[in-house]
Amino acid sequence: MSLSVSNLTVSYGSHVVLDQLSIEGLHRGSFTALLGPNAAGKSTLFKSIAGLIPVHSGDVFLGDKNLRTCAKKERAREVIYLPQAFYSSLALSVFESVLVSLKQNVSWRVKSSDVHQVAQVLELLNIAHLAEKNISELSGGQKQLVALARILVVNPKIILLDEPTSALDLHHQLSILTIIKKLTIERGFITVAALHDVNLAAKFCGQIMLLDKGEIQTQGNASDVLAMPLLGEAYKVETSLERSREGQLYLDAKLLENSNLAMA
Ligand SMILES: Nc1ncnc2c1ncn2[C@@H]1O[C@H](COP(=O)(O)OP(=O)(O)OP(=O)(O)O)[C@@H](O)[C@H]1O
Repeated sequence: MSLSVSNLTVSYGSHVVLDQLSIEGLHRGSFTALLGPNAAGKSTLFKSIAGLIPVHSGDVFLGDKNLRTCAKKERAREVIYLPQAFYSSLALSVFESVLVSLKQNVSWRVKSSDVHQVAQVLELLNIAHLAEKNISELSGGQKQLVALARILVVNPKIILLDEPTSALDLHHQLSILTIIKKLTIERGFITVAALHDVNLAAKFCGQIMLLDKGEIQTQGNASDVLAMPLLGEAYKVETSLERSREGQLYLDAKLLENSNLAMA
Protein backbone atom coordinates (compact mmCIF):
# COMPACT_ATOMS: atom_id res chain seq x y z
CA MET A 1 0.00 0.00 0.00
CA SER A 2 1.41 3.43 -0.86
CA LEU A 3 0.52 7.12 -0.72
CA SER A 4 0.43 8.97 -4.00
CA VAL A 5 -0.75 12.40 -5.08
CA SER A 6 -1.76 13.36 -8.58
CA ASN A 7 -2.21 16.79 -10.13
CA LEU A 8 -3.00 18.55 -6.85
CA THR A 9 -3.82 22.24 -7.23
CA VAL A 10 -4.38 24.39 -4.15
CA SER A 11 -4.77 28.16 -3.94
CA TYR A 12 -5.53 30.80 -1.37
CA GLY A 13 -7.72 33.26 -3.30
CA SER A 14 -5.86 33.99 -6.53
CA HIS A 15 -2.51 32.80 -5.09
CA VAL A 16 -1.83 29.34 -6.54
CA VAL A 17 0.50 27.58 -4.06
CA LEU A 18 0.45 24.01 -5.41
CA ASP A 19 0.14 23.72 -9.16
CA GLN A 20 -0.76 20.25 -10.47
CA LEU A 21 1.65 18.71 -7.96
CA SER A 22 2.23 14.96 -8.09
CA ILE A 23 4.02 12.57 -5.74
CA GLU A 24 5.03 9.07 -6.75
CA GLY A 25 4.11 6.19 -4.43
CA LEU A 26 5.51 6.48 -0.89
CA HIS A 27 5.48 2.98 0.58
CA ARG A 28 4.68 1.72 4.07
CA GLY A 29 7.77 1.77 6.25
CA SER A 30 9.31 4.68 4.31
CA PHE A 31 10.54 7.90 5.93
CA THR A 32 10.66 10.77 3.42
CA ALA A 33 11.90 14.32 3.92
CA LEU A 34 10.00 17.18 2.32
CA LEU A 35 12.42 20.00 1.61
CA GLY A 36 11.69 23.41 0.15
CA PRO A 37 12.33 27.06 0.84
CA ASN A 38 10.15 29.13 3.17
CA ALA A 39 6.65 29.67 1.74
CA ALA A 40 7.15 26.94 -0.89
CA GLY A 41 3.90 25.31 0.27
CA LYS A 42 5.07 22.42 2.48
CA SER A 43 2.43 22.99 5.18
CA THR A 44 -0.18 23.59 2.48
CA LEU A 45 0.68 20.23 0.91
CA PHE A 46 0.40 18.43 4.27
CA LYS A 47 -2.92 20.10 5.08
CA SER A 48 -4.26 19.17 1.64
CA ILE A 49 -3.26 15.51 2.05
CA ALA A 50 -4.86 15.46 5.52
CA GLY A 51 -8.05 17.05 4.17
CA LEU A 52 -7.78 20.13 6.38
CA ILE A 53 -8.06 22.73 3.60
CA PRO A 54 -10.05 22.84 0.39
CA VAL A 55 -8.35 21.57 -2.72
CA HIS A 56 -9.14 22.93 -6.18
CA SER A 57 -8.38 19.72 -8.07
CA GLY A 58 -6.34 16.53 -7.96
CA ASP A 59 -6.38 13.31 -5.98
CA VAL A 60 -4.70 11.74 -2.95
CA PHE A 61 -4.58 7.94 -2.96
CA LEU A 62 -3.74 5.51 -0.16
CA GLY A 63 -3.48 2.26 -2.08
CA ASP A 64 -6.60 2.28 -4.22
CA LYS A 65 -8.61 4.39 -1.73
CA ASN A 66 -9.13 8.01 -2.80
CA LEU A 67 -8.73 9.98 0.45
CA ARG A 68 -10.37 13.03 -1.12
CA THR A 69 -13.65 11.23 -1.46
CA CYS A 70 -13.66 8.98 1.63
CA ALA A 71 -15.51 9.89 4.85
CA LYS A 72 -13.91 12.60 7.00
CA LYS A 73 -13.64 10.35 10.08
CA GLU A 74 -12.04 7.57 8.08
CA ARG A 75 -9.51 9.99 6.58
CA ALA A 76 -8.70 11.35 10.04
CA ARG A 77 -7.83 7.83 11.20
CA GLU A 78 -5.60 7.16 8.17
CA VAL A 79 -3.69 10.46 8.06
CA ILE A 80 -2.38 12.54 10.91
CA TYR A 81 -0.78 15.95 10.50
CA LEU A 82 1.52 17.42 13.14
CA PRO A 83 1.41 21.20 12.64
CA GLN A 84 4.28 23.53 13.45
CA ALA A 85 2.36 25.15 16.29
CA PHE A 86 1.24 22.94 19.17
CA TYR A 87 -2.52 22.76 19.53
CA SER A 88 -3.99 21.20 22.65
CA SER A 89 -5.90 22.67 25.51
CA LEU A 90 -3.33 24.21 27.86
CA ALA A 91 -5.48 23.22 30.83
CA LEU A 92 -5.00 19.48 30.21
CA SER A 93 -2.24 17.40 31.69
CA VAL A 94 0.19 15.69 29.33
CA PHE A 95 -1.49 12.34 30.03
CA GLU A 96 -4.97 13.76 29.36
CA SER A 97 -3.85 15.50 26.18
CA VAL A 98 -2.49 12.25 24.71
CA LEU A 99 -5.60 10.35 25.84
CA VAL A 100 -7.88 12.93 24.16
CA SER A 101 -5.93 12.44 20.96
CA LEU A 102 -6.34 8.65 21.20
CA LYS A 103 -10.10 8.90 21.75
CA GLN A 104 -10.74 11.37 18.94
CA ASN A 105 -12.82 9.86 16.13
CA VAL A 106 -13.49 6.65 18.14
CA SER A 107 -15.77 5.64 21.00
CA TRP A 108 -15.51 7.98 24.02
CA ARG A 109 -15.40 5.15 26.60
CA VAL A 110 -11.94 4.94 28.18
CA LYS A 111 -10.74 1.35 28.60
CA SER A 112 -7.76 0.14 30.59
CA SER A 113 -6.02 -0.71 27.31
CA ASP A 114 -6.30 3.01 26.33
CA VAL A 115 -4.58 4.05 29.55
CA HIS A 116 -1.90 1.44 28.92
CA GLN A 117 -1.37 2.70 25.34
CA VAL A 118 -0.94 6.30 26.52
CA ALA A 119 1.54 5.23 29.21
CA GLN A 120 3.48 3.22 26.65
CA VAL A 121 3.88 6.10 24.21
CA LEU A 122 4.94 8.49 26.99
CA GLU A 123 7.60 6.01 28.04
CA LEU A 124 8.72 5.49 24.46
CA LEU A 125 9.38 9.23 24.10
CA ASN A 126 10.94 9.49 27.58
CA ILE A 127 8.30 11.92 28.80
CA ALA A 128 6.50 9.72 31.34
CA HIS A 129 7.85 11.98 34.10
CA LEU A 130 5.81 14.84 32.58
CA ALA A 131 2.52 12.88 32.58
CA GLU A 132 0.86 14.90 35.34
CA LYS A 133 2.17 18.32 34.31
CA ASN A 134 -0.17 20.77 32.62
CA ILE A 135 0.60 21.56 29.00
CA SER A 136 0.91 25.23 30.01
CA GLU A 137 3.89 24.31 32.22
CA LEU A 138 5.96 22.73 29.43
CA SER A 139 8.89 24.12 27.47
CA GLY A 140 8.68 24.43 23.68
CA GLY A 141 10.70 21.24 23.18
CA GLN A 142 8.60 19.28 25.70
CA LYS A 143 5.43 20.42 23.91
CA GLN A 144 6.88 19.17 20.65
CA LEU A 145 7.43 15.73 22.20
CA VAL A 146 3.87 15.68 23.55
CA ALA A 147 2.59 16.63 20.09
CA LEU A 148 4.47 13.64 18.70
CA ALA A 149 3.05 11.38 21.43
CA ARG A 150 -0.46 12.53 20.43
CA ILE A 151 0.23 11.28 16.91
CA LEU A 152 1.98 8.02 17.71
CA VAL A 153 -0.79 6.93 20.09
CA VAL A 154 -3.30 7.00 17.23
CA ASN A 155 -1.25 4.60 15.11
CA PRO A 156 -2.34 6.04 11.74
CA LYS A 157 -1.09 4.84 8.34
CA ILE A 158 0.25 8.21 7.18
CA ILE A 159 2.15 10.62 9.43
CA LEU A 160 2.86 14.15 8.19
CA LEU A 161 5.27 16.04 10.43
CA ASP A 162 5.72 19.77 9.95
CA GLU A 163 9.21 20.63 11.20
CA PRO A 164 9.06 18.11 14.08
CA THR A 165 12.48 19.08 15.43
CA SER A 166 12.26 22.89 15.22
CA ALA A 167 12.04 23.36 19.02
CA LEU A 168 14.42 20.55 19.98
CA ASP A 169 18.05 20.68 21.06
CA LEU A 170 20.66 18.64 19.18
CA HIS A 171 20.32 15.57 21.41
CA HIS A 172 16.53 15.52 21.13
CA GLN A 173 16.60 16.17 17.36
CA LEU A 174 18.69 13.05 16.90
CA SER A 175 16.76 10.93 19.39
CA ILE A 176 13.33 11.88 18.05
CA LEU A 177 14.28 11.30 14.43
CA THR A 178 15.78 7.94 15.45
CA ILE A 179 12.52 6.98 17.18
CA ILE A 180 10.39 8.17 14.24
CA LYS A 181 12.51 6.19 11.79
CA LYS A 182 12.43 3.05 13.95
CA LEU A 183 8.64 3.19 14.47
CA THR A 184 8.05 3.97 10.81
CA ILE A 185 9.79 0.72 9.88
CA GLU A 186 8.37 -1.38 12.74
CA ARG A 187 4.76 -0.20 12.42
CA GLY A 188 4.77 0.33 8.65
CA PHE A 189 3.88 4.04 8.75
CA ILE A 190 4.24 6.19 5.66
CA THR A 191 6.06 9.10 7.26
CA VAL A 192 6.84 12.45 5.62
CA ALA A 193 8.62 15.21 7.54
CA ALA A 194 9.12 18.80 6.40
CA LEU A 195 12.64 19.63 7.51
CA HIS A 196 14.80 22.70 7.05
CA ASP A 197 18.03 20.92 7.95
CA VAL A 198 19.07 19.25 4.71
CA ASN A 199 21.76 17.20 6.45
CA LEU A 200 19.38 15.83 9.07
CA ALA A 201 17.06 14.91 6.21
CA ALA A 202 19.83 13.01 4.43
CA LYS A 203 20.93 11.30 7.65
CA PHE A 204 17.51 9.91 8.59
CA CYS A 205 15.36 9.80 5.48
CA GLY A 206 15.87 7.29 2.69
CA GLN A 207 14.07 9.55 0.29
CA ILE A 208 13.90 13.30 -0.28
CA MET A 209 11.28 15.37 -2.13
CA LEU A 210 12.02 18.96 -3.06
CA LEU A 211 9.04 21.32 -3.29
CA ASP A 212 9.60 24.57 -5.16
CA LYS A 213 7.51 26.75 -7.47
CA GLY A 214 4.34 24.81 -6.68
CA GLU A 215 5.67 21.43 -7.79
CA ILE A 216 7.78 18.52 -6.57
CA GLN A 217 10.95 19.32 -8.49
CA THR A 218 12.58 16.04 -7.65
CA GLN A 219 11.84 12.93 -5.60
CA GLY A 220 14.47 10.29 -5.03
CA ASN A 221 17.21 8.69 -3.02
CA ALA A 222 18.59 11.12 -0.41
CA SER A 223 22.21 11.05 -1.60
CA ASP A 224 21.17 11.56 -5.24
CA VAL A 225 19.00 14.57 -4.38
CA LEU A 226 21.73 16.07 -2.20
CA ALA A 227 24.07 16.06 -5.19
CA MET A 228 21.60 17.89 -7.46
CA PRO A 229 22.20 21.55 -8.40
CA LEU A 230 18.39 21.92 -8.13
CA LEU A 231 18.71 22.04 -4.34
CA GLY A 232 21.03 25.07 -4.32
CA GLU A 233 18.84 26.74 -6.93
CA ALA A 234 15.69 26.29 -4.85
CA TYR A 235 17.31 27.74 -1.72
CA LYS A 236 19.27 30.40 -3.67
CA VAL A 237 22.58 29.30 -2.15
CA GLU A 238 25.81 27.86 -3.43
CA THR A 239 26.20 24.25 -2.33
CA SER A 240 29.08 21.82 -2.18
CA LEU A 241 28.84 18.18 -1.25
CA GLU A 242 31.25 16.84 1.37
CA ARG A 243 31.71 13.41 2.90
CA SER A 244 32.30 12.88 6.63
CA ARG A 245 34.91 10.44 7.96
CA GLU A 246 32.06 7.96 8.58
CA GLY A 247 31.17 8.16 4.89
CA GLN A 248 28.00 10.23 5.44
CA LEU A 249 27.34 12.82 2.69
CA TYR A 250 26.60 16.33 3.87
CA LEU A 251 25.86 19.59 2.15
CA ASP A 252 27.79 22.76 2.82
CA ALA A 253 26.07 25.96 1.75
CA LYS A 254 26.90 29.63 1.45
CA LEU A 255 25.00 32.67 0.28
CA LEU A 256 25.38 33.68 -3.35
CA GLU A 257 27.23 36.92 -3.92
CA ASN A 258 24.83 39.89 -3.95
CA SER A 259 22.16 37.80 -2.23
CA ASN A 260 19.00 39.59 -1.21
CA LEU A 261 19.00 39.17 2.58
CA ALA A 262 15.29 39.91 3.00
CA MET A 263 12.65 37.15 3.28
CA ALA A 264 10.93 36.64 -0.10
N1 LIG B 1 -4.41 30.51 5.33
C1 LIG B 1 -3.71 31.11 4.37
N2 LIG B 1 -4.26 32.14 3.68
C2 LIG B 1 -3.58 32.77 2.68
N3 LIG B 1 -2.33 32.44 2.29
C3 LIG B 1 -1.73 31.43 2.95
C4 LIG B 1 -2.39 30.72 4.01
N4 LIG B 1 -1.54 29.77 4.48
C5 LIG B 1 -0.42 29.87 3.74
N5 LIG B 1 -0.53 30.86 2.82
C6 LIG B 1 0.50 31.26 1.83
O1 LIG B 1 0.81 30.10 1.06
C7 LIG B 1 2.21 30.05 0.79
C8 LIG B 1 2.76 28.72 1.29
O2 LIG B 1 2.68 28.70 2.71
P1 LIG B 1 3.09 27.39 3.53
O3 LIG B 1 2.86 27.69 4.96
O4 LIG B 1 2.39 26.23 2.95
O5 LIG B 1 4.65 27.30 3.18
P2 LIG B 1 5.81 26.45 3.87
O6 LIG B 1 6.61 25.87 2.77
O7 LIG B 1 5.23 25.50 4.86
O8 LIG B 1 6.61 27.62 4.59
P3 LIG B 1 7.66 27.63 5.84
O9 LIG B 1 8.83 26.78 5.45
O10 LIG B 1 8.02 29.08 5.92
O11 LIG B 1 6.92 27.12 7.05
C9 LIG B 1 2.84 31.27 1.45
O12 LIG B 1 2.99 32.29 0.48
C10 LIG B 1 1.80 31.69 2.49
O13 LIG B 1 1.82 33.08 2.70
